Amino acid sequence: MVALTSLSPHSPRPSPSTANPRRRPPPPHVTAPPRGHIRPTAAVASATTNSDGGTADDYHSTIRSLNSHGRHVPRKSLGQNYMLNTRVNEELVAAAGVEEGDVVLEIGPGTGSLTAALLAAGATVVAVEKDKNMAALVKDRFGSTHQLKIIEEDITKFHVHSHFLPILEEKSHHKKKYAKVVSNLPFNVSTEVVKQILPMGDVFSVMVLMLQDETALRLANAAIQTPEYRPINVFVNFYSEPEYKFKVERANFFPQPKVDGGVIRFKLKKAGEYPHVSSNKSFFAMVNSAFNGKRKMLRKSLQHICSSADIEAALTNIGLPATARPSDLVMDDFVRLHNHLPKV
Ligand SMILES: C[S@@+](CC[C@H](N)C(=O)[O-])C[C@H]1O[C@@H](n2cnc3c(N)ncnc32)[C@H](O)[C@@H]1O
Repeated sequence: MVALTSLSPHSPRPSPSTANPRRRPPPPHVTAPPRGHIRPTAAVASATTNSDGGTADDYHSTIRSLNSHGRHVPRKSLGQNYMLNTRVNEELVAAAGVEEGDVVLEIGPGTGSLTAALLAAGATVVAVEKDKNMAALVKDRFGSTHQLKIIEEDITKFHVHSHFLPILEEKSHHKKKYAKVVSNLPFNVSTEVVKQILPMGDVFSVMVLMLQDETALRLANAAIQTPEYRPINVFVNFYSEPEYKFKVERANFFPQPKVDGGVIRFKLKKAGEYPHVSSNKSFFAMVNSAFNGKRKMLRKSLQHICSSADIEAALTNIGLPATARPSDLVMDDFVRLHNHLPKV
């Protein structure tokens, strides 16, 4: 784990010639990030550069843009904690390996700070934003550029195949190309988004998310035989290779949340790389049933699928004790168990 102390938002005090005495100073935990990191493309240059020639995603510019067109008080219910540190956004873009010509799905562009970094890297961005005020704000910020499409929609209701695929196909000139997902995600939809996107290895190659640090660590690193180990870990490892990237201190967000952020990268598997099971549906039904009685032995919790004797035999066949519990099994063990049970 790399603590992003180097990405904490520390910057030199403004020189007297550039300091504006009427500006409210940032609170002690939120100082502006070092300037001059983003090299925007022409299309976004005016939108990402403030009047001092610095990058436009610090405390002041975030407040200014939230105040523009009437005050948009950050909504807790939508997880509206905006990123103040351009360098963190650049690290997210780098973690996804975004380069010129990529097509990126961004979930929740908010004030457009991560959007700016993605556009600066040369990506075409499809940004899905639920809050109509923020969708309008980000449209205003970037104006009309072919590099950006903003869709006002709830990501959990967003139909990737009908709304996103046509754009991907057009941008990749109808050749097979995989898109990427990069998002500072509203924390309350993180599990749903992971479940929605990871099985889409035919569309996306990589997904980089800023989550609650604890969630990012749990999804990437939960070890068997710990309370953190859940069915979602089996799901994540079935469809992807997860990697915890770095921690982002809470002081980098406005308003400051009660927890730190953590960045996770999922390399999505293609369908041919999924572990072989007769049916994904029955496999995950078995995993979920197994964890319903987390402390129960599998020979008891899976009895609705087949007899205890069959379960014991299958466990023994795959080299596990007949008394195994769900938290003893890594993803591959569940696959082998599923393939050895007679009636699955
Ligand atoms: C944590 S903020 C991140 C904003 C911006 N990307 C940034 O880094 O500052 C989350 C954003 O997601 C939006 N959002 C919340 N729930 C959403 C949903 N279900 N679908 C799409 N966007 C959503 C919020 O309105 C907000 O703009």
